[in-house]
Amino acid sequence: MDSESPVKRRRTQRSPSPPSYKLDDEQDDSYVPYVPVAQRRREKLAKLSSWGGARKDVKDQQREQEELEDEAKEEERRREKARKERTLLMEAQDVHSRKAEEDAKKTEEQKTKEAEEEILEAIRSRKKLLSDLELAKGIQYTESLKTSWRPPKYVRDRSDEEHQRIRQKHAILVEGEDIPPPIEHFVDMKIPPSILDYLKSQRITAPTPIQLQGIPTAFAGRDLIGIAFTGSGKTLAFCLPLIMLALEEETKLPFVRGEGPVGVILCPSRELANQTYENVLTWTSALAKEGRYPLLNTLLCIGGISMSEQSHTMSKGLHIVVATPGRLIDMLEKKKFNFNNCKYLCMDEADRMIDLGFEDDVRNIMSFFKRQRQTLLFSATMPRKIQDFAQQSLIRPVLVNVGRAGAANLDVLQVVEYVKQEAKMVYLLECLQKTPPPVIIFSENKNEVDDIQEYLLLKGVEAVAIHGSKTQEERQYAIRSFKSGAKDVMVASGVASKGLDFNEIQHVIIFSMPKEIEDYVHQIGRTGRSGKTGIATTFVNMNTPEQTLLDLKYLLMEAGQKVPPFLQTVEDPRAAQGGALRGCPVCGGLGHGISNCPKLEETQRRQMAAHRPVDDGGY
Ligand SMILES: Nc1ncnc2c1ncn2[C@@H]1O[C@H](COP(=O)(O)OP(=O)(O)OP(=O)(O)O)[C@@H](O)[C@H]1O
Repeated sequence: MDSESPVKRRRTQRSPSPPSYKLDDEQDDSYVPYVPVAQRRREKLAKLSSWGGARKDVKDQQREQEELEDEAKEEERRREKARKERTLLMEAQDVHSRKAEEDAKKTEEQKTKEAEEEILEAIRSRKKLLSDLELAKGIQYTESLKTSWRPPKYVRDRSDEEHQRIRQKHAILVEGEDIPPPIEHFVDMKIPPSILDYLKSQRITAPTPIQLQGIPTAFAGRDLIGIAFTGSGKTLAFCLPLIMLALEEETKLPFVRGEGPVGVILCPSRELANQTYENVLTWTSALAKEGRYPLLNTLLCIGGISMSEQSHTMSKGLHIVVATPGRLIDMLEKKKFNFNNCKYLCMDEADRMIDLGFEDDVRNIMSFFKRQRQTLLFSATMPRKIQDFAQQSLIRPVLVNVGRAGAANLDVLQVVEYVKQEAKMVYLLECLQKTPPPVIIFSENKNEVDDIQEYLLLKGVEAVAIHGSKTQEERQYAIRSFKSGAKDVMVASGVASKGLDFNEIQHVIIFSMPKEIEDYVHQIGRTGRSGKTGIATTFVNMNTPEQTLLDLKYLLMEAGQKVPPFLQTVEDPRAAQGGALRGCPVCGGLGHGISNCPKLEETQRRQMAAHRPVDDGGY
C-alpha cells in the first residue's frame, strides 16, 4: 500500500526534482520546497516552446494563460499573507521583547523591594531591647515611673494648644501620649539655685529646644528618645534629671558603702564617657557648693583605666555611674557594685549603642537591673528604624525631635572640595590657613591619622593624634592638650567624632570622607556648637563612593549649603526609576535605599569578623 499522502504526491508531481535542503529540525516528510512563480512561469514557457511548432488549439493556450494568471494572483496573495504574518510576528516579537524588558526592570525593582522588605523584617523581628529575664518572663511594664516633680502651676494651667505653640516656636516635634509640657526657663524646672548659678557662670541662661522639652519629660519620669543637632546641649538634658533623682534619693535616706548607683549613663567611647563624667562632677560639685545639698558620688567606669584609682569613690555609697559597656559589664559581673536599686538608664549616642551588633551588650547590662527603670536615648542621628525599635522597647516613650534626625547642624558652613588623593597633604596645609586654631582633622584610617600628624609636625604645626590603636595615656594626652589649647590641631579617627565637646573649634577638616553620612554629621558637628558658627571642609575625590557623594549632596541641599558643580553632576539612579526618594531607614542617608546601605554592610562585616567594634576602644 502506498503510504504517501495525496498532497505529497501532488506536490511531488508538480515539482519533481529540486533538491530539498531540509534543516535538522524540519521533520515533516511532506515538505516540498517552494518554487517562485517567476521560475514556474519560465519553466512553463520552456515547456510550451519545447513543443515547437506543435499545433495547439486556442482553448489550450487560453487555459495555460489563465493558469499562469491564477498562479500569479495566488503568489501575490501568498506574499501579502507572508507580509502580514511577518508584520504580526515582528509585532509579537516586539511586544515580547518589550515585555521581557519591562519584566527584567520590574523584576529588578521587585528584587530590590523584596530585599528591602526582608531587611526591614529582620530589623522588625529583633528582640526587644529588654533584659533576657524580662523577655523570658514576659515582664512588660505599662506605667511610667512616678516622680515627685511637678511643673509650676502656671505651666500646668496652660492649654495643650499653648504647649504646642511653644514647641512650634522652637521647632520641637513630639510623639507619645500625655506629653509633659515644654518649659522655657530653667528656674521653672525647679533646678536648685546652686546649679543655676553655675550654669549662668558658663553663659547657660536659657534652655535649648531639646532641654526645654527633654528635661521636663525626664523629670516627670518618662522614657525618652531625644534627637537634636550636634552641640545643642543634650548632655545637660540627660544628666540633670539623673542628678535630681540621685539628690532626691540621697535626701530621703543617705547612701552608705555598697549602695547605689541610682542611675547609669552609657557612652560608646571612653573619651565621651570621660567628658560626661567631668560634666557630672562639675554639676554635682556646684550643687554641693553652698553646703545646702549633699555631694553626690559619681564613678567613671571605662576600659583602659585602673579602677583602683577610684577606690575612694567605691568606698562610699554610689549615686551615678558613667560607663562604656564592656567595663561596666565586667564590673557588674565581678559584683563590684550592683544595679539592685538602679532606676535610670541613659544611652548617649544611642543609635550607636543599640545599632545592630551592639544591642547584646546593652541587653546584658539591662539584665542587671532588678526593678523597673526609666530609659532615655539621646543622639543627633537616629534613623527611623532605630527609633521604631527603641520605641517598642520603652514604656510609654516620648519622642522629642528637634530638626530631622541626622540633619546637619545649620551653624556649620559646609564646604566640599574635590582634591586628588596625592594633592591632599599639600592642600591640607593651605586649608589650615582658613581659620585660626583650634582645628580638628578627621581621617577614617588610623595609618593616615599618623601620617597626617607626622607631616604636620614636620611642617611645624602643633598637632596631636588620636585613634583606637593608641594607648589610653596617649589618647588622654591628646584630648587634654588639645582641650587646654596647648596644641592647635588634633588629627583624629572616628573615635573623637561623637559627642566630644571641644572649646570653640573653628574648623573641621574631613581629610577622608566617611562612608556613612551619619559619621560625617557627627564629625562636622565638632564645630558650630552651642550657637556659635564654624566651618567644615571636606575632601572628596574619585575614591569616594558615589552613594556617599549622593548622601552628601542631599545633606548639603537640605541644609541650604552650596552644592559644588562636581557634586551636582552626581545623578541619583533612583530618580530615573521615578517615585519618591526616601531616606534610608537604617542610616538616615538621603542618597540611597536600604539595599545598598553602607552602614548595614559595615554592620554585617563587623558581625562576621567579631561581635565587637575595634576602633572606638570603648571597651
Ligand atoms: N542652654 C544652653 N545654652 C548655651 N550653651 C549650652 C546650653 N546647654 C549646653 N550648652 C553648651 O553647649 C555645648 C554643647 O553641648 P553638648 O555637648 O551637650 O551637645 P550635644 O547636643 O550633646 O552634642 P553632640 O551631639 O555632639 O554630642 C557645651 O559646651 C555646653 O556647655
